[in-house]
Amino acid sequence: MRIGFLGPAGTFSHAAVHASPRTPADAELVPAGTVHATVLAVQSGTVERALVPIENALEGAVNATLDALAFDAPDVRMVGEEVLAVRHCLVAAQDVPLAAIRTVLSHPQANGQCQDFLRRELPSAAVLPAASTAEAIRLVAAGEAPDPPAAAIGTALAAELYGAVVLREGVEDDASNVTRFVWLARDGAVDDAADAPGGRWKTSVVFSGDGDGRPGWLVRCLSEFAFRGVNLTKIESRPARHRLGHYLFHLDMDGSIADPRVAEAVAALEIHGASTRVLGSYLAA
Ligand SMILES: O=C(O)C(=O)C[C@]1(C(=O)O)C=C[C@@H](O)C=C1
Repeated sequence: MRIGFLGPAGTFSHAAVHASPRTPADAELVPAGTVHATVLAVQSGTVERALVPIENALEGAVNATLDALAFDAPDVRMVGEEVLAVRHCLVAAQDVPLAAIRTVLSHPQANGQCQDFLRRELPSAAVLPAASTAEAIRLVAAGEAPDPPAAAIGTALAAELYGAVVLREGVEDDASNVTRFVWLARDGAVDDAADAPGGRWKTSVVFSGDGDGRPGWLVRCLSEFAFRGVNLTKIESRPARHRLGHYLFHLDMDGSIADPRVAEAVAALEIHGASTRVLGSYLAA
């Protein structure tokens, strides 16, 4: 099985693939340059599965994943979930005092998860975005980061892989930091976990609509879940991308779409004129 992830080697996504019990021992791991490219590799069939970040406890939604799924990957479904503890390291090409560092490079999600540390310890460093944490570490280790001396934020494994030095460990703003990832597959792919007995299931859907001209359209949509006792675990709105003030709503809920209460609540969104897509039902991490 070919499994896509945000590369290069040493990202948190890579660590999550390795940590997942769903990764077969003989899997071929295929790095992609961006989260968008990772999702599209599933859509195009270049890989059979991918594991992508979708939400972080400190920094919130990974918009690249939500938008790629909603706009560019109509045949991709969520088939599983993982939660990974995310411990960030500040690394550099060699041992330098923090006061000398002029630039910090990392994935924007990682920079956001360490913003208190960056404000406190590196107040005058420029914080720049990189395609991933491991790519930031690779660039810093290779002396290719702008305005040196530069540091990067990422995994201890990436520091080791690219020959960088760990200056500080645990620079995330809260030690309980975790990121939630979702397993993706093309619609209709045989899901090995689908027949798993028991376990807690979740369902993710995305819906949008123009409202019905009365106040409270979104409340009426969401009440379909409340009335049926379906517990929503997350709601996220993203721009619908055609007009200001129009949104897509991403919902996560407890229960499988095979549960009639979930299926009926999702189907009832149509009564309110919403167009809805079920992104998948999967065993919760
Ligand atoms: O850059 C990485 O290491 C990734 O795997 C991406 C990512 C993310 O986009 O959320 C994954 C986990 C952490 O939250 C930080 C970065």
